[in-house]
Parts: sequence; structure tokens; C-alpha cells
Amino acid sequence: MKVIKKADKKTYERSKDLTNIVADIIDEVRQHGDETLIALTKKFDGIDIEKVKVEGWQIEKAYEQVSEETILHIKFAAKQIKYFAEEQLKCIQPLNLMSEIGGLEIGHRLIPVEKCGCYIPSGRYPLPSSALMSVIVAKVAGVKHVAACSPPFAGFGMIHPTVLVAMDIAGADEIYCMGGAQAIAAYAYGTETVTKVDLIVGPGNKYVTEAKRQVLGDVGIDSLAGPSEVLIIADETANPTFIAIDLLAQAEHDPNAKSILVSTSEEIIEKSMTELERLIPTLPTGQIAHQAWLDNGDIFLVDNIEEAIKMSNEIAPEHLEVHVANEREVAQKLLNYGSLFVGHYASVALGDFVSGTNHILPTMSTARFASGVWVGTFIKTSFHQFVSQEGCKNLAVPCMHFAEIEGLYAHRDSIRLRVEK
Ligand SMILES: NC(=O)c1ccc[n+]([C@@H]2O[C@H](COP(=O)([O-])OP(=O)(O)OC[C@H]3O[C@@H](n4cnc5c(N)ncnc54)[C@H](O)[C@@H]3O)[C@@H](O)[C@H]2O)c1
Ligand SMILES: [Zn+2]
Repeated sequence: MKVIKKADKKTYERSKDLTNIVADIIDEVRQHGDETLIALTKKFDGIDIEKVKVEGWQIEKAYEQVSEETILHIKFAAKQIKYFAEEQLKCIQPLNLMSEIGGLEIGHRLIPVEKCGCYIPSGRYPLPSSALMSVIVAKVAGVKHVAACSPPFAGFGMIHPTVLVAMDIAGADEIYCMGGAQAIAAYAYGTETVTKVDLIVGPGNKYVTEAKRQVLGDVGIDSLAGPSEVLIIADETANPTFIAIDLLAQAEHDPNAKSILVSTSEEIIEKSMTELERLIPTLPTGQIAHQAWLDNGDIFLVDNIEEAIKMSNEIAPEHLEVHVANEREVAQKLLNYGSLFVGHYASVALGDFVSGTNHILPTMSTARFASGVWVGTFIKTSFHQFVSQEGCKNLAVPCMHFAEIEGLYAHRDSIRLRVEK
């Protein structure tokens, strides 16, 4: 393997300052509730809002500000995401077994969390797709109370109308105009108007992510999202233009976004870089994409496709694209990724918006053990046992033995008193 380009800086680091700033914000929200939410919206977003909760008339007004074409395409994406979530829901089943031991019935139920809060980041552009990805899936999972929030967007004094419409189409039960660490604190502990939730889902900037880390335990979270990443595996059959634009598509998300190219072909690498240079000036986001590529981009020339697979499995990228001849065979051997895009035409953008798979995905190598947001994120697998007198008797001897080994005598006697005549 030969390193052609390697980023030297880390894309995500937690500082003590960040920890302290966020801890203070959380304390403020716990003490002063809505008052803090309104004050911090003024401080960080520069916008005066009267109320945190978004009302029906504000949603109606948002529909008037969004084109019919946009609404049509939001509905298209919503339908795909819902379809995929419904089919995934069918894959997870409750279980109830008559055990081989007489009088013992064991199993699990699938129980959705009761209340969840979705965070939709503000971003440089509105992110209606992010509203669909969390809210729709929560609803399909059976969550009764699904809240959505996002900070106000400059120029509107309110959540961006496109995002508000997407939240409504997705089926949000309550919508709040709030963002940053204070929004996470409000979801975790509740305020006068914000309902306390059981689970918080959705990506955000470093303040949002650090707040999710600090409230974890008092409330559930999906994951701690770092900057977005793509890894592209390419052999000599790959199209350099497709590679270049996909590297830039990832890089344009964020100055910290990371694009990685792993190829078996020196020629493809060279041609892709020529294409990348050519394409940058054609993009309105060219400058940020270029900077992110310069700062965080990596290129590795590998000896063979097996080495590329091994590398990819070690890196465990959020998005993984496969631009090779025997794409299915290679795909089969890839084990660590958030979402996999197989074939020369499978651009990550399709999964970002419309294919139906989720775009809230594990980053920073956490795809080794974590999954993206799906119906299962919102559903608990809760165990049960039904035990008759006979069942208790049949389990008594080994159970009491364990209790004695572990020195738990009330445990032993909770069985003994039931089975002794
Ligand atoms: N992984 C994904 O699926 C995905 C998708 C879209 C966006 N994102 C991420 O979402 C993020 C969007 O970032 P954003 O900042 O535009 O929106 P954001 O909604 O995450 O954060 C905005 C809020 O941050 C708070 N904030 C800003 N400056 C602050 C400061 N100095 N101190 C305390 N709080 C402060 C404010 O409350 C502000 O409203 C990016 O990091 C992007 O990578 C991820
Ligand atoms: Zn993207």
C-alpha cells in the first residue's frame, strides 16, 4: 500500500472548554427553562422568538412559502423512507416460547419508546431531508409522541419553512423552534413548553453532540455523530468523474467532512484528481469542498482489491461506495459501514435524500459496532417470563444453587419458600 495523500489533523476532538460551555448551558435550561431557550436563541442565532413551540398557523404559513415542486419531492422522499422503515419493521418480531422446561414460557416484546425528540440541524442550507429521516422512522416504529426541533433560520425569524413543511409531512406531533445544546437539555429535562422525552435522535454540531453525551443516561440517544465521511473503493474500471464528484459531494457538507479514496489503480487516482481540480470551480460550494478535501482528504494506492477491503473494514466509514468490476462479490466482503453504495451509479446523494435508507449514520469508525437510525432505534426488546408452580419447581434446584454461590440468601429463599411444602 502506498499513501498518496494523508490528512494530518483529526476531524473531531472534544475539548475541556466545550465540555464546560455545554454543561453550563444544560444547567441554565434546567433552572430557567423556556426563558433560557429564548435568551440563547437571541444570543447564538441572533433571533428574537416569543415562543419556543411552533403553532399551527406558523406551519400553514410555511406551506405558502414553499414551492409545490419542493413539496412534491419532499413527499416522494417521505414515501420511500416510510416504505423502507415499514419493511424493516416487519423483519423484527416479538417472541414467545413454551420452553422445554414444563411450566416456563419465555420471550420478548417489541415496545416503542413513548416519547422521542428529533433534532434537525440548521446548517448553511435548510435540511428538510434530516427531518424526514428521524421523524418518519420514529412514527413507523410506533412512537406516540414524536417532537421535532430546529434552530431558527436567518431571514425567517423561525425554522426554515422547507424544514417546517418536511417536519409536518413527516408527521411530527410537536415542533419547537430551538437548537444547540439548549435544545438537547430541553428534550432531556423538559421545560414549561417542551415535553421531556425518553430518547433524542439526530445529528448536529459539536455543541449538540457534546450535549447528547452529557445527558446520556437521563435520556437515551441514537449516537454521537462526528463529521460526515465517505470511503470510495475503486479499481481500474471506475469512472474518474464519478469518483471526483462523489469525493467533493462529501467534502462540501462541512469543513471537517472527510473523503477517502482507496484504489488499486494509479491511473484512476491520477485521472480522478485531474477531474477533481476541474470540477471544483464549477461548484458554488467549490471553496468549502476544496478546503475540506485539502484538510481531511486521504488517498491510498493498494496492491489489490483484497487490501482495499481490509482497509475499508478497518476504517469503518459512514458511507462506503464500491466502484469495481465484481461489485457484488466485493460488497459481500465489506463488513463495517453505515450505508453501502454498490455500483458505479450508486452515489451517496441517493441515500442522502431519496432511496429510502437512512442518512443518520455512524461516523468515526463506530460502524464497527453501531448502526444507522432505523425503526429498531426507537424500539426496546423487553424480555418476559410466565412461570407456573410447576415451572418454578423445575428451575428451583439450579436457581437456589446459583443464589448460594453468589451469597444471595433472600434470592435462594424466594424460591425455597415457594417450592417447600
Ligand atoms: N450526519 C448527518 O446525517 C448530518 C446531516 C446534516 C448535518 N449534519 C451536521 O449538522 C451540523 C450542522 O451544524 P450547524 O452548526 O449549522 O447547526 P446545528 O443545528 O447543529 O447547531 C446550531 C446551534 O448551535 C448553537 N451554537 C452555535 N454557536 C455556539 C456557541 N459559540 N456556543 C454555544 N452554542 C452555539 C446554537 O444554539 C445554534 O442554534 C454540522 O456539524 C453537520 O455536519 C450531519
Ligand atoms: Zn451527503
